[in-house]
Amino acid sequence: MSDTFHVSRSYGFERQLQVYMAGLQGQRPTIAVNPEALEQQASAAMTPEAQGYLGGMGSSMRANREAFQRWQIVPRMLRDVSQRDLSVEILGTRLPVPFLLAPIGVLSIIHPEAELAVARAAKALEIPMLLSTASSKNMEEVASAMGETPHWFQLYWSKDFDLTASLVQRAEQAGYQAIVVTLDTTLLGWRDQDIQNAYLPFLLGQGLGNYVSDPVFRRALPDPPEENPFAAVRHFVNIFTNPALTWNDLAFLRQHTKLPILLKGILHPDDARRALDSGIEGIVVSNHGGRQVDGAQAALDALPRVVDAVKGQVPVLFDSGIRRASDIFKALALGARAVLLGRPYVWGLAQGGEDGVSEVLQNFLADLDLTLALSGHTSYSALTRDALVREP
Ligand SMILES: Cc1cc2nc3c(=O)[nH]c(=O)nc-3n(C[C@H](O)[C@H](O)[C@H](O)COP(=O)(O)O)c2cc1C
Ligand SMILES: CCCCC(=O)C(=O)O
Repeated sequence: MSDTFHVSRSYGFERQLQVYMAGLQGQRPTIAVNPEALEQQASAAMTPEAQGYLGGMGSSMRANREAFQRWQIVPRMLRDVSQRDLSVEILGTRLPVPFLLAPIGVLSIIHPEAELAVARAAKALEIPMLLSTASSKNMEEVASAMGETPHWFQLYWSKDFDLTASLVQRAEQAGYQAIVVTLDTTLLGWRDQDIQNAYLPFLLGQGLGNYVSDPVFRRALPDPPEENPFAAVRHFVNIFTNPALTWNDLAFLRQHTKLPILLKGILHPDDARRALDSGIEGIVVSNHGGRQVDGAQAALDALPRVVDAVKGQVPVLFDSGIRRASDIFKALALGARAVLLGRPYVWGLAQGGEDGVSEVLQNFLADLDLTLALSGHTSYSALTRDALVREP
């Protein structure tokens, strides 16, 4: 697939040329290139409530970023980097780039086209997407917008097991290629900003796209959600998470889908070993972007121990704190097979819908290509820890 892939082997250079040539006509990128500037610009385009919801626990988010600063890339010279490959192999398929878009729910609070705008931008660039259960648009619409580009489904395991089964079966039927169960959000964390703003988007009916379109969910309601949205919201709040889950429940999921199952939100190596014992196909090391446990370990600090525990038996993915290409490089060099890109694409969505997401993603691709080449490597799948040094 990498031979025909849209991102050519000189993508970084082409993108630079495109931008500099437009500059000769007096045009400059309207969406900020630098991640801190991008976040600031996006915040100004959001309601204070949406801005608060996109935030997290200051300490855990800071820890995620600081962990990246402790690792540095040591570039290597004179190694013919003219042919470069951004693709990675995972679960028997090749992803054209070493990242997927992270599952981020309720995007209608950011932009009316929500996950559909994201999917269209992703598909045009052949960037895989991992759709949230709590998406505002329903999974069938998003799957058809993604077409042949890889798309996976993130599962919030409901208290209603029939609903859980229905969600995964719909995902399988709609063509999603993997199920990623999020383990770290069986309750919502104590989120200062949302509490202060007294704001939970679900109570306003946002982020229920996959629920109101589900036959099992609808059957449990006294009236159809179109007639009585309040009853739908109330039922959702009662059933959408399940703090009673244990490792034994994973067998239920296996009975209801043929798709590979990955577990998202693992930080402890013993949990990684437990996951292997339960026969799952992959792990996502993540602290949910510092949104769940204040003071949680930085996800990047957890990554090497989990990779060592897993010993290559299943792919380990990573998210939490990725802001630019060098962060992806570091996570892959530390043993992640691929990563999930989170908030940065939402900052693009806030400013320009599909075009805004596309701008951010094109900048990522260019930066990824140039970072690989200039560090003296030709393939993201071949990076190892000796591409890095750790700050003493
Ligand atoms: C607004 C928002 C909503 C999110 N919703 C979900 C979700 O529905 N399901 C899920 O598994 N993770 C969700 N996440 C977590 C992301 O998948 C990912 O783990 C996190 O954004 C990574 O951190 P980063 O954005 O700082 O890189 C959400 C994150 C944000 C910021
Ligand atoms: C049930 C939680 C939905 C969104 C989410 O995961 C988050 O806000 O972090």
